Amino acid sequence: MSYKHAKATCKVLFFLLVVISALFIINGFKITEWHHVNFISSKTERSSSLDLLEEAKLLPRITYEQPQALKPPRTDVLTMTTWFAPIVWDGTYNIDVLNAQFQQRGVRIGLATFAIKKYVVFLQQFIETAEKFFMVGYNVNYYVITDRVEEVHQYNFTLGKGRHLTILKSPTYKRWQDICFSRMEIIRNYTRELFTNEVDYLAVADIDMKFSDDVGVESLGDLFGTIHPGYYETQRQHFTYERRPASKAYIPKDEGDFYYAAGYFGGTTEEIFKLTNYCTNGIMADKEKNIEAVWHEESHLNRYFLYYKPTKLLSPEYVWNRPIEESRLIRRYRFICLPKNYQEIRY
Ligand SMILES: CC(=O)N[C@H]1[C@@H](OP(=O)(O)OP(=O)(O)OC[C@H]2O[C@@H](n3ccc(=O)[nH]c3=O)[C@H](O)[C@@H]2O)O[C@H](CO)[C@H](O)[C@@H]1O
Ligand SMILES: [Mn+2]
Repeated sequence: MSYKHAKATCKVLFFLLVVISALFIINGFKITEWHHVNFISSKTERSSSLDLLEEAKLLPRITYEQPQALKPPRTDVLTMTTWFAPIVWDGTYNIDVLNAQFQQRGVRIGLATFAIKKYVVFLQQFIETAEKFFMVGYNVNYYVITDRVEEVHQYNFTLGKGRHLTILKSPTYKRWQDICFSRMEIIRNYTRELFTNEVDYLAVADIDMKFSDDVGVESLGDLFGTIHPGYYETQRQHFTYERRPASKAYIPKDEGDFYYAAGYFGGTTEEIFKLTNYCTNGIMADKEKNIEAVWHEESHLNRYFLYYKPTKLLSPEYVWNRPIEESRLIRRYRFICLPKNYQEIRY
């Protein structure tokens, strides 16, 4: 082989080597990349199909009307506050969708009420109607706080599956006003000692009421309050807030969103602790100065909700105390105040 020949062959061989190496590098990367992708996709495919199977067992398929971005379901009432808390009215939510969400979480719900002195007479109807309408299908703990423990033990309640009733002792009080005020402190203490361990959400309700339509998980939220049935059309300066600056419940005339009813409010146990602790401190500070807020613990509750806004509001469907024919906006009467003879029952 001539020198010239050998040089040419070397050049060709070198060229081939470069091409083969280049191909190898490119391909090599491709192969590793492909392996990589394939590995991930087969793993996620496997786990996601397992998840889907698991989910399918838990979640029955539900079909429902598609929400329309340009068609609000209700235009006759306010359904959202300026701080983006929904206001619950009939027709604004789909209970099947909500139930599917809440049932997955296995929530436990507490309902606390006070039956002090003569108010024990309301207990039977309160529990019986709650069994029909309050959080049906969920784990519910009723907490009856009473000074008449023995008497309440005599009652015989038939409770549904997953529903329990606990009787808790309270002191007795001379004045009915002191009963209203002390509800905040008692709820605070039991929240810390008991409710936090037993339930996720706690609702606090008046007992001189009856449930007459569904109160379900649509009403639950981190912190919820009810718009008082007497004031949903009222200008803020006419709300019956506490107006004396010396009181811890004071709200000036140019402030306030809504007037909230103390007859039904609630939230997570953490939020309820904060709320009741704030109100208790306000009530105690007022007591030192010999001041009683005009609507007792309700005034302090309103002050709290002004500065620590609720994350969900309930329409007056959730506390109704007026003649039923009075409002065309109210389509459902879920929790109704019973008529009572104040003179007779409070003493
Ligand atoms: C529907 C609603 O928002 N009601 C509020 C309203 O009046 P109400 O006239 O509805 O107050 P009320 O007499 O029902 O008292 C509030 C609750 O305290 C308990 N209790 C009261 C007295 C008594 O002797 N024994 C007893 O157990 C009982 O659970 C009762 O439901 O204003 C009260 C304060 O003035 C409370 O803020 C109530 O929550
Ligand atoms: Mn009441």
